[in-house]
Amino acid sequence: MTTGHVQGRRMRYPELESRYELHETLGTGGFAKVKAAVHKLTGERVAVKIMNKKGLGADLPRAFREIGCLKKLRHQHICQLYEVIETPEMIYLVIEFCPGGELFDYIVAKERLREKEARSFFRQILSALRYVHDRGFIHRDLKPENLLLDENSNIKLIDFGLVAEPDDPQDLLATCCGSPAYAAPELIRGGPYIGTRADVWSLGVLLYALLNGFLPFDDDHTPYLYKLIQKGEYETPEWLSLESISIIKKLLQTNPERRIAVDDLLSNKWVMSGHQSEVEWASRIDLSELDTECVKVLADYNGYCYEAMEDDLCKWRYDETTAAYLLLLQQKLRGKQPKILLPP
Ligand SMILES: O=C(Nc1ccc2c(c1)CCNCC2)c1ccc(Br)cc1
Repeated sequence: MTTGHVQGRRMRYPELESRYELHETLGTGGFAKVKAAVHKLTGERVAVKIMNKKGLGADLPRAFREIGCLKKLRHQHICQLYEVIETPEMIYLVIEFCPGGELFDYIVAKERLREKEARSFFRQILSALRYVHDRGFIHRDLKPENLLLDENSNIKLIDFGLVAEPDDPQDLLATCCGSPAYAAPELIRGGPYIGTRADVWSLGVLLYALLNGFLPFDDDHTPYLYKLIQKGEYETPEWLSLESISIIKKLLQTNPERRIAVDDLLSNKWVMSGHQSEVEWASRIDLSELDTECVKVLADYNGYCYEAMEDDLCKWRYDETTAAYLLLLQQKLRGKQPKILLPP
């Protein structure tokens, strides 16, 4: 158990603050608080999701589900997990920082997006979702609050706390969860539903929100909101193009059997408009090959021989060594010389 003080103040989260400098709170969710932080060893910015096990209560399995899922996902449009720190009382997830903030705030600031920009975001979200489904997961909580923007305004998907890991995504039978306004009618009805198709409905609500700046189905009285979703009727403002109306119709299809499938979305006419190729969903991040320069910097700092450092990193423990490696790699991918700031 490490105790100590930072700038004369007792550390609230000693196991975290020994290696990360905590900064502003970025968000507080139901059972977690997310703070901006700086990795002391590399100076790289991160986000830390701070969870108190007692506070999680019955939601504790959600936290472990999210960790298990994040460890299996490595994709250019999914927020990268760097490290998991667990103590008897707390769980800390150290995750990729997204300087652009939430897509939700971006839409609000712009009122609504032009078709071209909405399409660019939609293609990136589709890429992330198709990858998540390919890895055998269902997200189940797609909404602008769970889509962040990196320093190049690229999409990063977060919050896998509601993820489902069915054997076969096509036959997922699960209970309903997630945010009502984005929930598919079959999910609200309860009973069996196919997770991938419910995610497609949420994509439709998302695209509608991107193009209009408001939700297709919205009411403060949840039972009435559910009625609206079951009916599946929504406004089509005059600024929507015929092609936009057409794809929204395919996505917000109340009958999941008739709803467009993810694989048909990849080459859909609206999605392809102005683009030469289909949406590429394969991961562009190959972590199986370690970056020799970053391994060397880390080996030298730790006083390990190269091979011993490589062996340790290949275990992908998502401990402080994994975090140091991934953040050195991030420095390099951002065009900086990977280096460690602290004395060995
Ligand atoms: O970077 C994150 N969030 C974030 C939210 C808002 C803003 C930022 C980051 C950038 C800092 N200025 C305020 C805007 C972030 C990253 C991972 C996770 Br999980 C949760 C949140």
